[in-house]
Amino acid sequence: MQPTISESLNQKPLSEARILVVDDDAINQEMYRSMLADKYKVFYCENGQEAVEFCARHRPDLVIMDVEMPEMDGWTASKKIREIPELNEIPILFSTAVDSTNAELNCWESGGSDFMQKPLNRVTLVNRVRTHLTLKMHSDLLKKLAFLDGLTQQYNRRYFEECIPKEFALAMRNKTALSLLMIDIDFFKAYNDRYGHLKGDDCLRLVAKVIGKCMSRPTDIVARYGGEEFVCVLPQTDNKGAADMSYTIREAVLDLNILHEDSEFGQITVSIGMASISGYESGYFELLSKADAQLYQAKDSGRNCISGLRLK
Ligand SMILES: Nc1nc2c(ncn2[C@@H]2O[C@H](COP(=O)(O)OP(=O)(O)OP(=O)(O)O)[C@@H](O)[C@H]2O)c(=O)[nH]1
Repeated sequence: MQPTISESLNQKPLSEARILVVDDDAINQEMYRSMLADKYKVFYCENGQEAVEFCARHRPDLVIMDVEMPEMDGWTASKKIREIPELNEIPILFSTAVDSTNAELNCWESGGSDFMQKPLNRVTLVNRVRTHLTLKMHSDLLKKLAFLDGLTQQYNRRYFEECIPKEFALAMRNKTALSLLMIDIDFFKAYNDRYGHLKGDDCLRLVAKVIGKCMSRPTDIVARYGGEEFVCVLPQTDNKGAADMSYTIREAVLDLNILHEDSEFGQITVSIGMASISGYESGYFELLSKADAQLYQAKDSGRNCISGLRLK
């Protein structure tokens, strides 16, 4: 059977959607659990500050937000989430017992996507959640289609260029780690020359797919940067984490066992250059050029290897 568009783009099914419930009341949390946990992956935070941090780190598909909470209320949290461009498209569904026109207005003005009055009606909650998640999944899919590389079905360079400045700004603002991997297939010209461009295209597809499979976090991104070169954006990943990812990718490509008789390794391999934010970069382009320089280093060191691990 032919895979659907969603399947071929590795779009996750609705049951894999991740919902963040922000509510300090244990009874309310239990109520959400009973209504939603059998259908989706549900996570909980008890105040606005925790919610902003959770969103920056895990990018849920929907936030259900209470208003009155200790430390930071839901309106403030919603505004903070909306200030971060990467989190702009997460729907925020307010759910509050505060019953006034002003309170309702605040929910909309702070960036809420929808509003529900407590006590909640089970049927309404379940249907509203499903509607918002379906819309979110569709918009993710459309975005993926617009930013997709036709050959490999991974993101294209335009997508990378859209996302890297935002990820860099987010990492600088939150003082979190960020790493880039530049991955290049070794002796690929010789592969095309010996086996032909169609086989070359097949090889690119297989390598792209296996790199995509190695990306374990929802925030990780792989894009085709050009010809036989890929770039991975790894938010909240330090240099050591980037090295782990690089070794996993290198091994996974070796495990493909694609015969390449004109390579000294006898099979398709990749070289990887890594760069991680050190705090001194003035812009994402510095990180990119460091990763690129490390890729050259890996090529110079004999290929089928990784360069860019910092010693401390
Ligand atoms: N089949 C196929 N080949 C491509 C595609 N895009 C780029 N290439 C080829 O990839 C090859 C890249 O060659 P080079 O840049 O010399 O790199 P290389 O042969 O891998 O050498 P090293 O990177 O130094 O190991 C060129 O022959 C391109 O034509 C594509 O979409 N399909």
